[in-house]
Amino acid sequence: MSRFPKGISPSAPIDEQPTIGLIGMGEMGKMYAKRLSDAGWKKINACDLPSKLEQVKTSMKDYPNVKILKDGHLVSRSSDFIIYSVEAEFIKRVVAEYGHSTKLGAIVAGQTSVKAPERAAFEEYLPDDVHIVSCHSLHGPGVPPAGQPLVIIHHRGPEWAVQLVEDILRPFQSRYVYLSYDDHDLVTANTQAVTHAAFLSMGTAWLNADEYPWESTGLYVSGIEVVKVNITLRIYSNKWHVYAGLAILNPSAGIQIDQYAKSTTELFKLMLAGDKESLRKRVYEAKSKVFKTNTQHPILLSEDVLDQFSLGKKADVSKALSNSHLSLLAMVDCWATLGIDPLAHLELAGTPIFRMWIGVAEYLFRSTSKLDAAINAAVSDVTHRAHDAEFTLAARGWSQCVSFGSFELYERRFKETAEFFQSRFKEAAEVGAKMIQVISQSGKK
Ligand SMILES: NC(=O)C1=CN([C@@H]2O[C@H](COP(=O)(O)OP(=O)(O)OC[C@H]3O[C@@H](n4cnc5c(N)ncnc54)[C@H](OP(=O)(O)O)[C@@H]3O)[C@@H](O)[C@H]2O)C=CC1
Ligand SMILES: O=C(O)C(=O)Cc1ccc(O)cc1
Repeated sequence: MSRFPKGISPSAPIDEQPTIGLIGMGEMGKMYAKRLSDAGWKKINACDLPSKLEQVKTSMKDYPNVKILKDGHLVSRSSDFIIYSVEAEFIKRVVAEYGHSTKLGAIVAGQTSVKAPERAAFEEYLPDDVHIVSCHSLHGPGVPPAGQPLVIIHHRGPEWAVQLVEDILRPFQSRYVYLSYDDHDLVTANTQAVTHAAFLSMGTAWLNADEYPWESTGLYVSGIEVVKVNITLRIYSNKWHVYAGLAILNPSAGIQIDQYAKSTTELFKLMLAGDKESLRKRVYEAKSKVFKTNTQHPILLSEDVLDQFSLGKKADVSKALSNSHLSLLAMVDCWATLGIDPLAHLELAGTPIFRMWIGVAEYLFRSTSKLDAAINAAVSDVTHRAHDAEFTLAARGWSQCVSFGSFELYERRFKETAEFFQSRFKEAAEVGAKMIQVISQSGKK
């Protein structure tokens, strides 16, 4: 039996409220602390590493409902619902350290983006008398959670524990998605792995070309290109370990990132050979598998939506460079080769970035004239060839890096590219936030 009534809300008297514990006060931990506190939950205990005690206290000084404690033992022993928001790479070590201090009968969750290591850590180190109901907000810390998917994983314990977690997180107004630990990793690999590989590769390609192509041409840059630029910058302005964790520690992700590199290389070879017929056949076969009919799903993005995010003057549209859109052709080819139906996951567990990217892919693939223009550009227009070569090399490089399983190598590659874009992050964050807002609404009934 729960000590807390079903449907409890922040308006309950303070001594009847559950105590919420947050271990890890980085981007996500802080976001949760601030939003739960703003919602009116009065008893929130939080910690980061003991060495950061004063720093975290200072950063949370305007949130009196949030008590910053020295370490995870103090948070665990005093909280009814505890969320670990630490690096996936470290979850085992952190739960091994604090898990045995968990209050008897408490509920434990993790925010990690890949759940296999979290599940193993919880099963190994949490006492049998605590419940496991995990969660995962499927969006970055800067995105308002209302309407976004929030995965709830009922792994161990009674039904009331799930109810209490739902009640505590209800002020976020997120959309609950109920998955098992295993299904979570499958679904998030399908939505995030290749998406991130595409943008990481674009960034690396631009770094190696030593160019910000959307600035250097001075020509009209279409909405598709602006989406590419802004999401790339958005990803590189986030923490590297978020992407490393979900790519390296989720086995399904590795398979997909590998196929993405293969698809890119194979399509690029057809481009080099000028083999338009084979390229067209392959692209259209992929289209027929991934975007099966015209009516099955609504078009997510329209010309009007994308035009809001174009750079340069619309009157100059004829001066826009044609583009093979190799990153998009390869993504759809990759999904088709692996038999993944990304649209099936979109409404269930699509992150804002995935929604934008698949929206752009759909925008290109559902229009025969646009798709044919991309195929023509791929074989006949060499303007973009150098970029496509860099992109192909970058996709292979990221796939190799993930297959080596080295966090150190991933961090170096990521940070080197992030550094190149540092001066553009602020502007991209502003445009990106607007894009997410507009595109989140687009195509929803
Ligand atoms: N950022 C995002 O877009 C999203 C992230 N996630 C997931 O949420 C988790 C947290 O990510 P995010 O907040 O972005 O990352 P951050 O790096 O910003 O935060 C993680 C925090 O945990 C701290 N930490 C590490 N070890 C301990 C410990 N023993 N005790 C207390 N604190 C500790 C880290 O300290 P230090 O830096 O010193 O190691 C850091 O401050 C990750 O698993 C990530 O995959 C989920 C959804 C979205
Ligand atoms: O939307 C995306 O794919 C992001 O890049 C933000 C993100 C990163 C990690 C998560 O676990 C959830 C969302």
